[in-house]
Amino acid sequence: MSVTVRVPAKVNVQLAVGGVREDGYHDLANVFLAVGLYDEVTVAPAETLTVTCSGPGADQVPLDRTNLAARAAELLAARHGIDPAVHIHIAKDIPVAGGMAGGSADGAGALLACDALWSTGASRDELLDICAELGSDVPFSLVGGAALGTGRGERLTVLPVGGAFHWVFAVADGGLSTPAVYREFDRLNEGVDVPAPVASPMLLDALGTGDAAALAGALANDLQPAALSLRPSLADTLTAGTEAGALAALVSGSGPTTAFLAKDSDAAAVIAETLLASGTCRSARVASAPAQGATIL
Ligand SMILES: C[C@](O)(CO)[C@H](O)COP(=O)(O)OP(=O)(O)OC[C@H]1O[C@@H](n2ccc(N)nc2=O)[C@H](O)[C@@H]1O
Ligand SMILES: Nc1ncnc2c1ncn2[C@@H]1O[C@H](COP(=O)(O)OP(=O)(O)OP(=O)(O)O)[C@@H](O)[C@H]1O
Repeated sequence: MSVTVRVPAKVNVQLAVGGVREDGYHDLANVFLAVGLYDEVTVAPAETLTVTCSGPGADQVPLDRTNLAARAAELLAARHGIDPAVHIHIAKDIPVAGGMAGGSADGAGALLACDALWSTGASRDELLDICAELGSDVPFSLVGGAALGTGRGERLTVLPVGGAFHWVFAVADGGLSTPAVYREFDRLNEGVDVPAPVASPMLLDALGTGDAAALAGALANDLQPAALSLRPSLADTLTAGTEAGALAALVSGSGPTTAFLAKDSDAAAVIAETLLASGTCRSARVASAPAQGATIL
């Protein structure tokens, strides 16, 4: 018997970052949108807890107990007095260390899959609590769709989305470390009085009406200057996508993946092709949004 869960990647359509808190995290107004690029997590009973991974970038994914999928299984098992003896296989399609919450997706996926395998009867709130313990982005991977994340991004309010949005994601060579990007944000803002983060009403309205042009005008990522500072070549990718007709271009979360909003699926295909030909990225992926959260297949 095995259980497979499909989990989407995310793009942050607004990432407003406040000052650093006493616990080292930053207060956020984080508007998440789930996009149709997916990892699949399969769990099956085994002698001990083991993890395997296949797909692009699989060699960069840890297979020990630091893997978020393994941690999810252990946390759920500990709460319910279960032996976490499962084999977890991750079929990766979300860029690794790309700012698209790939590890978070695997954590949420393994949690939902183990919950089903073990029939724990855990409530949705308990699963969301475990997600928040695993990482700031993990609750959103479970929920999907669109949501505003406050606190360190883990406290979610579901947002209405009025239509489909077409995106292109340019995958960069090599990853960026999320803590390093937040540290660079702090360095760039040294001596600045960083305002409290607030969600943009215009952006929420654009999501709610499904208006791509309006959304393009409201996209904002406060981590973008930090990601560009650590990886200046990303500016060339942003320019290439904009010249190819994207309505807007931005760094996805902590990067280095860059995201391009297209007016429709045909425009997205042209942007992807042009980006790839530009030589400014390793690959270019088309995906539409919103995508469903973690789902048992
Ligand atoms: C950049 C984003 O992906 C945008 O959604 C997230 O804010 C990062 O979420 P995540 O990868 O789940 O991050 P976590 O595993 O919770 O934290 C990793 C590290 O990122 C930094 N971090 C994360 C979230 C936050 N609100 N403030 C932070 O400063 C901290 O250095 C933390 O030690
Ligand atoms: N299941 C997992 N898949 C990928 N990376 C993982 C996983 N579990 C732990 N990691 C570790 O997390 C690091 C970040 O990988 P991940 O793909 O989650 O980055 P990310 O997409 O930039 O995350 P985020 O957008 O949430 O900041 C990796 O370098 C790896 O060491």
